[in-house]
Amino acid sequence: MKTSIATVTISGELPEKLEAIARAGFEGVEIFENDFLAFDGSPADVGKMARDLGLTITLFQPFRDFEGMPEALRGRTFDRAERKFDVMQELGTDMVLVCSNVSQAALGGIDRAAADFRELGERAAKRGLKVGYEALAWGRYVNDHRDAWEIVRRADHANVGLILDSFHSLSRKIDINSIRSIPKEKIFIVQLADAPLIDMDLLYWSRHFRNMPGEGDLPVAEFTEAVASTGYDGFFSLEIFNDQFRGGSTRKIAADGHRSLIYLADQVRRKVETPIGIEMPDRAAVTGVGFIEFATDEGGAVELVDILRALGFRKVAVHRSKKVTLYQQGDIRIVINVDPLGFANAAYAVHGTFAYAMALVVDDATQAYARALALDAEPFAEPVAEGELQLPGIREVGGGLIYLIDEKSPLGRFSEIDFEAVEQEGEDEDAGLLQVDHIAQTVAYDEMLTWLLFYTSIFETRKTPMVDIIDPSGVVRSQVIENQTGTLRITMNGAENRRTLAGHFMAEKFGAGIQHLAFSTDNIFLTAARLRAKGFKPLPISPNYYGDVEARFGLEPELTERLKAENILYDRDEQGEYFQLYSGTYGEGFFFEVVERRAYRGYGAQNAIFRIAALKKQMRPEGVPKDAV
Ligand SMILES: O=C(O)c1ccc(O)c(O)c1
Ligand SMILES: [Mg+2]
Repeated sequence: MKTSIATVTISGELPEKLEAIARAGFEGVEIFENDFLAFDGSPADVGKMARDLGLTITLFQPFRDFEGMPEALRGRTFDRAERKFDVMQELGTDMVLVCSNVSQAALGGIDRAAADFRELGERAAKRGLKVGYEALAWGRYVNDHRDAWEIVRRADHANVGLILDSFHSLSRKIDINSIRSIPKEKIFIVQLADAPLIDMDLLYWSRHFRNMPGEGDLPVAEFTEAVASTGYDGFFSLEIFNDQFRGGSTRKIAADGHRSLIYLADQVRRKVETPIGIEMPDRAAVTGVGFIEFATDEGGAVELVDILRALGFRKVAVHRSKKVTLYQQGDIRIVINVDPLGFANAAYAVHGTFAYAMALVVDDATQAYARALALDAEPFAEPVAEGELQLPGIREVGGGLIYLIDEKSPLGRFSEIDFEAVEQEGEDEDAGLLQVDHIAQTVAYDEMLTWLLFYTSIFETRKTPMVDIIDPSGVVRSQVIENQTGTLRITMNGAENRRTLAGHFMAEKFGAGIQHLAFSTDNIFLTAARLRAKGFKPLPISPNYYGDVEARFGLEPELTERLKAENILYDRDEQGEYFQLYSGTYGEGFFFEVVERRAYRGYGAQNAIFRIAALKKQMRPEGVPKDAV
């Protein structure tokens, strides 16, 4: 797939935008007129800048309100076009995007529009230029690519072609199969954008809420497949108008755009004959969480180990060459890294005690790693001692690490190969914790789409709809990324303001990261009793909560009493029941959760407001817990 992106998609000034676009790996760029007008250099300067970065200027846009103007205005419209042609020639691009007329003055009429385009095509041809016509979803007469195509067909000029834009076609639910019969040489360029399904005015939706393919809810892959079925092999160009992207990190948004196109091409590649996209392994199937690793120092480790022991974990092994210890319970492995050398220590120096890495168990680690790299993930590796394993690793969006391990290679035996088992210190019962149920990551609200694209493009996962969670100091947006089998569940909480629990965590930790870990049990009451015996202090839940829960779900009073006695939260969905028990906060707001699912599929979003209120009550203004676990 030949990749391009419109300058309007990202923030910054033109030189910064072009640099980020080239760095992200795009081959082409659409120059948006406003970006050029706001820039002090000449069109030739812009052209040179782009070429020096190895970028082709795929087109110049937009040229508005052209076709079907009444006679009195028609001449001036062509004069305007000639002026644009001058700029284009200086820029060094051969295509202009003409979007369908929205002017009150415009006359309808398909033959008149075709005649205008034929003349424009003649003028363009004299200068070696081309004209592409795009139907805006809110065009006055032309708002459907099928009508735009008919006009282009009747204009019947080699220098006049069609521009398709997935947003305009998909937002109006136009049958995309209509694209399949358009001759490929008449499709001059294809613009791509996705968007979340929101019921609102088309123009407002388009100008503020578009996002990268795969980040929204529109069938962009089906659209692209229809385009590819024509044999089209030109540029696919992202054109995303999004308020968040306009204010976001220039480089990160450009990188997301490139990743989104690679992922899209990979989805389409499998369904069409024309080669599109690069060969890469399938999305990686995750079968479990191999371990979660904390970076800390000796002092921090003492506190962390106290909590782990109160949760029923045991020290099972020590690393052969590093100051790293492995704790385990059931199938849950927690690694504590206090090694003074290496990435963990650097992460600790910035973030404090921090769950900075995790290992995901995949079907095939080599393939998963290859896919991640094909999708622009940044590889991570540190030197290892002889005989020890080099776990394939990638950096995640916040800078933390994801290791990829599997059962089919020695990687799955990391805890024997890299670690030495320790003598068990007595026969203490564990607390019945079985598995990592979910990993809750706190991220900046405006980076949620970046995380979403990262996980869903590399791993076989899906997203669930975003929900709003009310914090006493603001709103936190929550979205789940999970797989079908429930062996990978990540909840992402996006904080907009630093006074929320999530926002405080982000601010104090200097960035995104894992804020809580939820472990599963198959008997929450037994686990609660064992935890109590180990000195674990649950997060106290307001007694008022239990009256409401009893009434809402029609619970037996005895059950309500048991829940209340153990500070267990309750929820129910169509499938089943959910029980949640929380620890207090640790450090800047990190905590643990224990859950029992009885066929329940959700995450207790209804309870989050009470849990957040209770956690915040525990934290002193400066964020230190009053009562550590
Ligand atoms: O919102 C607009 O006006 C606009 C302009 C040019 C485009 O290519 C487009 O898709 C939308
Ligand atoms: Mg467009």
